[in-house]
Amino acid sequence: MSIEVPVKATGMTQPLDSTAASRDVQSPVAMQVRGLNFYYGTSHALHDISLDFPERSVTGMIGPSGCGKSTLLRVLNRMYDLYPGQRATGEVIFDKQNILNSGVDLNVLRSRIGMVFQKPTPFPMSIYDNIAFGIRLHERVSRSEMDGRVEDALRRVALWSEVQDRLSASATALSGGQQQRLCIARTIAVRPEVILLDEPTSALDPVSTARIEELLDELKTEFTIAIVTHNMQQAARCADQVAFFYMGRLIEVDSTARMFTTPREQQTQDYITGRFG
Ligand SMILES: Nc1ncnc2c1ncn2[C@@H]1O[C@H](COP(=O)(O)OP(=O)(O)OP(=O)(O)O)[C@@H](O)[C@H]1O
Repeated sequence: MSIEVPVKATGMTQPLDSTAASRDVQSPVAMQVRGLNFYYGTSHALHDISLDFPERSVTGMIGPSGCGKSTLLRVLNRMYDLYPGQRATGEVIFDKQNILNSGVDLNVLRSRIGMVFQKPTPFPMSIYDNIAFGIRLHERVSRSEMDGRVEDALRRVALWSEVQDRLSASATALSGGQQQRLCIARTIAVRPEVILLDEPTSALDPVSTARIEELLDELKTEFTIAIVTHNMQQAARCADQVAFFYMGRLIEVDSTARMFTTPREQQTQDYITGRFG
């Protein structure tokens, strides 16, 4: 069976060996989810999820609406803690610690595991302060060092040349694509190890989407990235491994090339060939 989704060039040139051993991901793991269950009050939204996020690579999370992709992402930096009645059991191991344990410093955790949301959410302040704000929360830096950090973050997201002459202008005046790149710059400015992206391009035009996708390819040389996407082509273009979820369960995870050419599960095949979802 072959599925018409253009996978990353690197994937397609690999021989597709379908033995179980060959499916093992070789890179070191930045984050390990083990036996994770999640509840919205009494509603059981995630069932016994176990998933590794290899270091410095992109994990794409796909599946039909309501399957639990965003819920899992929000567990990975304890975002759900902001809402009463939501709870997780199991383990999310990051830097040898289960981050679900009480006693974890959530401000530090969220600086190490940053998050970018579906809609660009710049703070209602200047472009400069959008970047500086997070840095100031965690570090004391001199003005000149801050200037350097702001410039560096904006350069990393290819925004510097577009905004260097108007750093004190309001961030809300930027275009949607620029705002999303600013939000990514804000996230990386505090030097996280992991970046979580929840459908980061769904509100953007194709040109802005392409720029963000190019950016992910560069960012993964330094950061571990998890991206939720509805767009199969995007998963195929950006991800190194893809995890398919259905009704709160992880059905299958594998390298992007194999997920889109030789998935093991019928449900995965049905989803990626557009039979449902
Ligand atoms: N705040 C909430 N309270 C109760 N149930 C919720 C809440 N948020 C999500 N759910 C439920 O949890 C399940 C998983 O939702 P989630 O948003 O994680 O799915 P998703 O795969 O990200 O969907 P989509 O692709 O539409 O964003 C769904 O059944 C949803 O209705």
